[in-house]
Amino acid sequence: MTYIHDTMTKLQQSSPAQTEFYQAVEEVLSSIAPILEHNDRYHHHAIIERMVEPERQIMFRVAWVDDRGQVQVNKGYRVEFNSALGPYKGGLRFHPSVNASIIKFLGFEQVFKNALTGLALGGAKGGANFDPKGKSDGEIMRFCQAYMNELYRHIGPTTDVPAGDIGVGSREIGYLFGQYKKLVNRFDGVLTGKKRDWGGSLMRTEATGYGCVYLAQYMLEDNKERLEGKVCLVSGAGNVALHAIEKLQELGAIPVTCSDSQGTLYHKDGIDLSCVRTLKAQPDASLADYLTTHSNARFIPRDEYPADGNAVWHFPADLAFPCATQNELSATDAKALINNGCKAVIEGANMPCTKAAIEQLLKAKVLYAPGKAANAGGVATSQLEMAQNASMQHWSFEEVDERLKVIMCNIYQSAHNAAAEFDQPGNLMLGSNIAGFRRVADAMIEQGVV
Ligand SMILES: NC(=O)C1=CN([C@@H]2O[C@H](COP(=O)(O)OP(=O)(O)OC[C@H]3O[C@@H](n4cnc5c(N)ncnc54)[C@H](O)[C@@H]3O)[C@@H](O)[C@H]2O)C=CC1
Ligand SMILES: O=C(O)CCC(=O)C(=O)O
Repeated sequence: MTYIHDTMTKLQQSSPAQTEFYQAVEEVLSSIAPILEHNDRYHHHAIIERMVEPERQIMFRVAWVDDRGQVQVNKGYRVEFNSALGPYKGGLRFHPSVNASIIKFLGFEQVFKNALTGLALGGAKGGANFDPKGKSDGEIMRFCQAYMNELYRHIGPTTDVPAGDIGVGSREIGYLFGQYKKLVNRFDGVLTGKKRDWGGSLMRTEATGYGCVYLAQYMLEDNKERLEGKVCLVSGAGNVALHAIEKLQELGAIPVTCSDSQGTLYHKDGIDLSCVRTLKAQPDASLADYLTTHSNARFIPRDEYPADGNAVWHFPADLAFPCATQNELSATDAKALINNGCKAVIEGANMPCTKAAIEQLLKAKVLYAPGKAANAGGVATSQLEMAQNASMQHWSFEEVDERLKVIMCNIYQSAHNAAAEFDQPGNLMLGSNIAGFRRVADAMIEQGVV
């Protein structure tokens, strides 16, 4: 274990104050300890030292003009982490909290997630500390164009293929794509999450939330449980959360919560998804407005959350789906879930559980599916979009959905089998990290010191 300590110490010196990044690295290093012990060639080839250092990090100024004519400046990022398995691939996040640590943790996670899909994808992540909230459509467009004015020179259909993440949906992908096309004068499959008529794949929008529920289904079946009738807590009210709720309802489960940065909505009878969608589509509406049409629901504002906790995890339920953001489920929340009889936590978001929360869940034998496995349906469907772009084809919704189910099943099996191989049956965190790591590490060795 000294190599974990040594690696973390070196990382803290070379990349100071990147707490989320350290958290992601430490989790992977702890999980892969069993293979490092028996495999000297990973040490010989300095695989860990190379893996924790991105191949390339791009940081740039994004200057744009707001509706009042005022020039605004944001910080843009693209971290191209690892290309051992294929072109860099991963989303862009536009959120005021974005910084180098967050983009690096997301990029690092993406490397192993993409490897776990079994597809030919490297790992990257990008974004900006831009807050889309309250911005007009014109401001969003000008920001996206300014961001692409720098990014375009680093990306390409076989080099680096960005997509969406928090704050970046199909509208933003449209503005980014339009500017890319203008700058390079080519219609390339350079971004995924595009609209269907100009190169998008059916199902990409739904894929992360649906994929997460498919993985939950495989995990429950493997443990002699069923999704049908299960009461589910879901956090978030964005792309991943709402599509997870949609699929859960379709498969007979009962999602009873959703949340956003203002607070948590709890409806014991089951969330009325079309009402939530209508509210989220109105810039001035709040999830609290749900109560005007559903008087037996409850809204817990953020300032009434438990200390060190998130109200969304404090209701009785069988399953929990954190689908909002990193570190949104603490040890306090994990204890509440355990005390309320929760049987499984399936991560739709990236790194939503803190390290202490995961320890609590594993100790209490709660089934735990890490984001690397559970939310990989999004990036996997992005690869299906790339395949359609490259072959100039359009597949039907059903065809993409069938492929997604197969990919999610394979991801579950790879993580499950690796966990069993290393005598930790059912530990999908360990299994996902080991299965992802092995593919990347072996490819790096085969490709020499680069
Ligand atoms: N969109 C995709 O295909 C994929 C997304 N993810 C992850 O899923 C999570 C959600 O992403 P999307 O749904 O795409 O984004 P989104 O922008 O559509 O929605 C984000 C949701 O999280 C909530 N949120 C953000 N910060 C919050 C905070 N501090 N407290 C409470 N709620 C907060 C927002 O209110 C919103 O409801 C992120 O962790 C993202 O990295 C992972 C894989 C793929
Ligand atoms: O679709 C993609 O390329 C990226 C999805 C993503 O950002 C993620 O998996 O976290």
